[in-house]
Amino acid sequence: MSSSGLHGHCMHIRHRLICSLTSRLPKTGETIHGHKFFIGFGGKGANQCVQAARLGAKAAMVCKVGNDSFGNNYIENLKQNHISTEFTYQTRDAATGTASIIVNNEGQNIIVIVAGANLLLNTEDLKKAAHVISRAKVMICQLEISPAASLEALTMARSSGVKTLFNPAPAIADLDPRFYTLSTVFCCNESEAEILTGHAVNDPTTAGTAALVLLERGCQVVVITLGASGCVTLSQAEPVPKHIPTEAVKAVDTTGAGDSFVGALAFYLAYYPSLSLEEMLKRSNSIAAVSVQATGTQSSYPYKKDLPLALF
Ligand SMILES: Nc1ncnc2c1ncn2[C@@H]1O[C@H](COP(=O)(O)OP(=O)(O)OP(=O)(O)O)[C@@H](O)[C@H]1O
Ligand SMILES: [K+]
Repeated sequence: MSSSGLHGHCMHIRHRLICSLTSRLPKTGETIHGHKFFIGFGGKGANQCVQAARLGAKAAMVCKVGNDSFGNNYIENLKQNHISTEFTYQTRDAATGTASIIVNNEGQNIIVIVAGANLLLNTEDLKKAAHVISRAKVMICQLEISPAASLEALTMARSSGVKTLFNPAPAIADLDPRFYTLSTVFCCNESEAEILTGHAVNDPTTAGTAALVLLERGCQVVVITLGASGCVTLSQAEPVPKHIPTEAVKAVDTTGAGDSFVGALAFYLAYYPSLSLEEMLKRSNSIAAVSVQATGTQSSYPYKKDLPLALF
């Protein structure tokens, strides 16, 4: 894991992040003054979609937000990134998913996540989006909506021959076994791999061991990201773990690196399907390495025009 405190947790939130910085955390019943307040965009699905779109992918976001100002801004942000919001539903039955966070000067935090509208994405919504899912080159799924909805979307995609990129985050220990068999590519970070396999993962060797356990559960390809050490991969075709290192960069804020990586990998799977898996992962490493050199999540994601031509 490459980040801690506020940043580590910001990645596990849904759609909007509401953050106050204070010198210390308040006690029960206490009111204190903070010195900074900001509202950010998330969660993982949107971040990954934004990264893929900035590389040039034609992308659509299938999700549900509230019929509130957070939901409206969320949709506006997707539009600004040239992402289709035709299937970004708004509901009156719940608020847009949020994470309210208080962080003190030591980086300690208190976080309340309200999944809200995320959990209302249902079968009917997916049916309406069926034609865009079945015509996609790649569909990415995470665990920020109900597992049943994710499984249904993955099943729809696979039955239409669409490649699936599944990011089991935030991780749950007793993941439904169908998530493995429905994943063309199963991509997680060290802590997620640890939760899913029960094996400690902290370097390429231990990642290789965990990746093999995940592969045996039925995915075609497993990728475990290792922060500054790049990633490890193996596949049914080549079941021997391969370490794909990345270039050393001066990291200023690793928040959102995992989502940048997943978004980039989806882009290569969709638009450069004839590249070797190793080459796709090398390039995804390079793009995520750009993201760690700037602060924030989506604000740190590079655009195609700012990247070396060799990546395209
Ligand atoms: N310090 C770093 N230097 C270069 N590349 C990095 C660094 N940290 C992360 N990366 C790139 O980002 C990818 C994903 O990082 P990581 O494994 O930390 O994901 P993560 O834990 O999901 O990240 P986060 O939760 O911070 O978004 C790595 O595989 C690597 O390509
Ligand atoms: K960043």
